[in-house]
Amino acid sequence: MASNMKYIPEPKTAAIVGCPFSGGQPRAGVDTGPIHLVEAGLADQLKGLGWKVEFGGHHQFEEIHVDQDPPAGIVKRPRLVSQVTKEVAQTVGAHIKAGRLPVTLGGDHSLAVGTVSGTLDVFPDACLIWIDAHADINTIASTGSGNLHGMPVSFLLGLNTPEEIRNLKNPNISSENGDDSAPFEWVVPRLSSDRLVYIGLRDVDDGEKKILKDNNILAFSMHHVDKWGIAGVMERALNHVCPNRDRPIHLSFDVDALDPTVAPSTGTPVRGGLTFREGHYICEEVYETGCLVALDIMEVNPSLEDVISVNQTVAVGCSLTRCAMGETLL
Ligand SMILES: NC(=[NH2+])NCCC[C@H](N)C(=O)O
Ligand SMILES: [Mn+2]
Ligand SMILES: [Mn+2]
Repeated sequence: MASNMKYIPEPKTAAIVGCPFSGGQPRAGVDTGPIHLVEAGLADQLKGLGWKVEFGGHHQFEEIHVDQDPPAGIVKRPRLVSQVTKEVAQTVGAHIKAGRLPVTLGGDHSLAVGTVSGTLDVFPDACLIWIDAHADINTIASTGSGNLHGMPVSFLLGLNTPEEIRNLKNPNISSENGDDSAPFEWVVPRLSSDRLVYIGLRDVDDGEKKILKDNNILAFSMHHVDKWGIAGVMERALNHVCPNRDRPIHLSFDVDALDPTVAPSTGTPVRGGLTFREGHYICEEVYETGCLVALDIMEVNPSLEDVISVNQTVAVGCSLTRCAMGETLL
């Protein structure tokens, strides 16, 4: 076993990157997701699987007052989300370089601009497996909500023009230290569309459907999970992005991919999602490749629904993480 765990650090070492951040969407509470996941004992659970776990407390992101961060057209909080994700990219990249597997706990899914950028800084050939009810690939031009948690993939792929990005900067607001850059100008769009695969989609905007088609991006909706089963979907997904099982894998898991009966406490639930076992199977299969280099668990919102639902959602966030990091049933 150990020998085919190509990218798993030896000794197995992980770093929990707690990101209490909600600026990529409108609902309060998702910023407390990481706090609940850690309080549920995630670090000890991973230690129980033989991992050394580093956790130095949750990220403290510097606030930008809303007055200093007005919408750019329809796009909301561009400065804040850019600044936070830039910081996260540096943190995630540094952990990977130091031989640790970063487990980033969200927070909303805009954070993935940072986590995936951090991974690609170190492993430019990495592939991205995105588990979600949503494609989160809206561009500056296509977004209907202006919420950046629905847009991270467009920045990673470079689907926004330099001019569109430039226009995210508010000319009336001078950035600190003479920094003239526009929000997200720091992102190097290193992801290529053939190294990205989606699983679990069922709420994709019309503009996003066109983007997926135009860029030839492989996506498995819940229809495909029904048709081929989760094992058939995972095999096809891995064969596409990691055909020889030798490319680094970044797994970004939005808990709203799961059915709302399985993970109720999340900001944009959509019925008809993955079952408990389907979600965990995905994580187990990724671990088995030995190629996992970074993991995101996103969109746990402990302020939504009742206590039982919150505990259930937090517990699922922990068990998905464990399965992605080697827990098996036998
Ligand atoms: N990470 C998420 N939960 N994203 C939901 C995105 C919903 C919608 N497509 C939007 O762009 O606003
Ligand atoms: Mn989602
Ligand atoms: Mn998402």
